[in-house]
Amino acid sequence: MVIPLKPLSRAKSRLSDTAADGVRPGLALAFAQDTVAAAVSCTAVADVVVVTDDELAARELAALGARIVPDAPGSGLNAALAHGAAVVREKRPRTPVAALNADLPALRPAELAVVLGAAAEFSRAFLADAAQLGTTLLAAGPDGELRPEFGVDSRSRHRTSGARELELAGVDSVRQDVDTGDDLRAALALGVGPYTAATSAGLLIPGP
Ligand SMILES: Nc1nc2c(ncn2[C@@H]2O[C@H](COP(=O)(O)OP(=O)(O)OP(=O)(O)O)[C@@H](O)[C@H]2O)c(=O)[nH]1
Ligand SMILES: C=C(OP(=O)(O)O)C(=O)O
Repeated sequence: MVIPLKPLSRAKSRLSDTAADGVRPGLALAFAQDTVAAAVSCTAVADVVVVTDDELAARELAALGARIVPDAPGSGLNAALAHGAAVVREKRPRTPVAALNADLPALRPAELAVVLGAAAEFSRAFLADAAQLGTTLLAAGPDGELRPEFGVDSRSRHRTSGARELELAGVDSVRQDVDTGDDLRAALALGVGPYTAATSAGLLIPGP
């Protein structure tokens, strides 16, 4: 499992309606901690690699069992994911590999296992996010390459690139990434992990 994380100081700019500048880095870290803790606990995941140059995040996520890989020389999310996948396959050349967003604070290990089990039927497969526009998980089988195309409207790009979209019900915790205040409210309603619960306590989340 490859999880990308950019420097916390630059993270979660779309949460500015909910969390002040001084709060967002801690929230982004908490989301990542809950995401990594759930991925490490998932029986279908052998190895969690976090690609990041952020020293605090590296320390905290390594303490949860993740292996830390410095960011790729090239810039951007997809370069980071491809780099992380290459590092994973240096040790296990034909292992299935998956990319997972670092902002899934409600992630359940059992639901992640269901998604990975479904993805194993295809050489390359992905799960759309709750908004049905983006992607939260992209997986490649033993003979497949990730070829990540994360970013705006990535659901359609991953589909166009030939990856199979996983049509799964009952895996909301793997779909609910947190970019905005509405996303955070939805994740809290699902039930978030302890790091996000502690860090988001007392936040006034705008909206209904
Ligand atoms: N390692 C690494 N991770 C990245 C990079 N760019 C984005 N990410 C991560 O990829 C995921 C999606 O990134 P973004 O949506 O661009 O950033 P974000 O912090 O989630 O939110 P915004 O600032 O609101 O866009 C997050 O987990 C980011 O931390 C990068 O260049 N390197
Ligand atoms: C990068 C993605 O997620 P987000 O920007 O919403 O975090 C994506 O959906 O491809």
